[in-house]
Amino acid sequence: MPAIEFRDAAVNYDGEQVLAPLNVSLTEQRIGVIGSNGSGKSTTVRLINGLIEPTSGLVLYDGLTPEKHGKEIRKRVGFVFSDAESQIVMPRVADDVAFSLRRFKLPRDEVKRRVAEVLERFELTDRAEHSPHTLSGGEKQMLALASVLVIEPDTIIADEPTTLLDLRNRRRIVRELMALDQQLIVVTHDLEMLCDFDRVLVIDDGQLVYDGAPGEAIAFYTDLMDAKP
Ligand SMILES: Nc1ncnc2c1ncn2[C@@H]1O[C@H](COP(=O)(O)OP(=O)(O)OP(=O)(O)O)[C@@H](O)[C@H]1O
Repeated sequence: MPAIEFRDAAVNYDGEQVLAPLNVSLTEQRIGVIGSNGSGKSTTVRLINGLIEPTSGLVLYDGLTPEKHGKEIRKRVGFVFSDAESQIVMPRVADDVAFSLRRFKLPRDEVKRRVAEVLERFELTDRAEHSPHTLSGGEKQMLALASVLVIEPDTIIADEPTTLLDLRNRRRIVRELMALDQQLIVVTHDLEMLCDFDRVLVIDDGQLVYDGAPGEAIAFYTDLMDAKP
């Protein structure tokens, strides 16, 4: 698995610390990030592919920094947001998926093959010519995942991928995520999803307060929340 290293990586906004210097090395396949609203989870994972730059310290993806090797990292790290609607860029489903591949400069046949394959996998083939905006919420999230997986990334980061989904679609997304061979980093409030993960980080008020197996991490987080007024 790729090695993601935070070396004293901290984030401040307007002088206010949102992420305290974080030192952690992530090499496991499935890593969860949990914590209350506004605790700094999204900030933490966005540092990995350079969506946010650290105010101080470093974040390395397999030895590469987003500042110097942003292009390469973004080819290897796919990012799925909870609001799939916001990831739609093209007027047709197939073109939306193909759009992710534009930076790879692949032959047209290869693009067609990869797009068809991923649409089939996510049962979107019969929607290929439709506008992405006409898809259901569950289908939109599948499209978002398809658009990320088509680049064949080594790491997939998903920020609250199940938040807007009903039970059936939530299960579908969880099943798809758990079936991935790649490294997976998930920010979530859906604690149940994490039971088979390798490692879970608990972030509270911009600090890493627990780092361990899912059972213990969830128990720590639950106790922490119970202890708050
Ligand atoms: N661009 C920004 N400018 C100023 N403050 C910001 C910015 N982005 C995030 N913050 C603040 O940083 C803190 C951490 O935000 P972050 O999105 O990382 O939290 P989170 O744990 O992912 O929350 P949630 O579970 O609600 O998504 C919050 O207080 C947020 O308001």
